Amino acid sequence: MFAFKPSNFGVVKRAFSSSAAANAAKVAVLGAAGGIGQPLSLLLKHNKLISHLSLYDIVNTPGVAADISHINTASKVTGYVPDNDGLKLTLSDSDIIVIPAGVPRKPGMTRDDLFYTNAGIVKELAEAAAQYAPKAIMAVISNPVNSTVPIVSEVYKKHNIYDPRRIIGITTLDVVRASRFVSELKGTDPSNEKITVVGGHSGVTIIPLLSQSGHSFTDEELKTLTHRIQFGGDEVVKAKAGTGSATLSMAYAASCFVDSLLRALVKGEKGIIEPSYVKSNLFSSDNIDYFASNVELGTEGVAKVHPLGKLSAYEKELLSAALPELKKNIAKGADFVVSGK
Ligand SMILES: NC(=O)C1=CN([C@@H]2O[C@H](COP(=O)(O)OP(=O)(O)OC[C@H]3O[C@@H](n4cnc5c(N)ncnc54)[C@H](O)[C@@H]3O)[C@@H](O)[C@H]2O)C=CC1
Ligand SMILES: O=C([O-])CC(=O)C(=O)O
Repeated sequence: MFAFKPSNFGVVKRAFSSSAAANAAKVAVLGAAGGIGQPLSLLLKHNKLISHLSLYDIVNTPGVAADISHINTASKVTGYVPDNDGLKLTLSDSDIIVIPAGVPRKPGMTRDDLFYTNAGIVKELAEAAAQYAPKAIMAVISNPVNSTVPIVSEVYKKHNIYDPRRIIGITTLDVVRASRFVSELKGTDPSNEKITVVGGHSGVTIIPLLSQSGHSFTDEELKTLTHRIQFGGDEVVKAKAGTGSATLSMAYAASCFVDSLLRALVKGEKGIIEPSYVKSNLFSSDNIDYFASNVELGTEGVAKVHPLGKLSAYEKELLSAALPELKKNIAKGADFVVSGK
């Protein structure tokens, strides 16, 4: 996932849930007219493993779709708003659904401050996905990811279509940032840096495993790098000064993630690993049901959740700080659907 390489080579056939050609997939983007949605859709138009790019937003989608559809790659592009069964048409026959719908942060806010606005949006979109594309793999970008992934899971449980392999929170931006920041410090090529980032996607729940990077760092470097990776999002929110949060780097990260998912799904490639936030048994003894770690992708979404490997004493401390916060975030998301709180 470290370098964006649009796939353009021979593909194997597989049975698809979609009516799309068997060697390419229908990908739906919900929130496609937004700051992330537009550049993400642009990057996905370049992906030859996509046969149909299906765009949805509450506003402006027909214009975004018309614009992107002029790009000379083979995929079909459609764009809908809520009128005239827009969401149903967007979702039907989708193989992958990506959700960047929702409000972004302003300076001074945490991702959890977005909860009550974005929880409702994600729940509504998950209800529609459960109805119109129950077999699609759902990839969630909307924050707070630590809570929105449990929201999708609880909605799917209510609809009796829950399959934990098919619900994934995209944490790729943390990995992209980690590899870039390490490469800046070490003077290396960031596309060769493989930094695993585990935990969740907010502040102290973001745990970079720098001890597994193959580099050595001073204590000072470790602290500074870890803090920058944990709070990289805040750096962008501050620089954008009230106009939003990371959009372009997130679109890049999500397009890398979707490309990996497509290679596993469409081409049946084995051994593709993306750190992502999924249902996980790694900390079930602490009553924590979701955790980001290295995840092997397969034809059904999550093929295997990898363990964390050996942690340094510093990383164990980071983990202790992350777990209680993560537990709170997960319960908040699940409760929102289960008890309507
Ligand atoms: N997972 C991650 O690493 C990251 C997540 N994010 C999150 O992504 C989300 C989107 O960020 P931006 O694109 O910057 O925001 P934005 O405000 O520019 O775009 C959001 C889009 O969602 C649309 N929308 C709102 N309600 C909708 C609904 N019910 N159905 C469909 N579309 C709807 C809006 O019309 C808008 O076009 C935010 O929650 C942000 O915090 C941002 C960066 C990184
Ligand atoms: O910081 C934010 O609110 C957006 C985000 O998740 C990120 O950039 O990692």
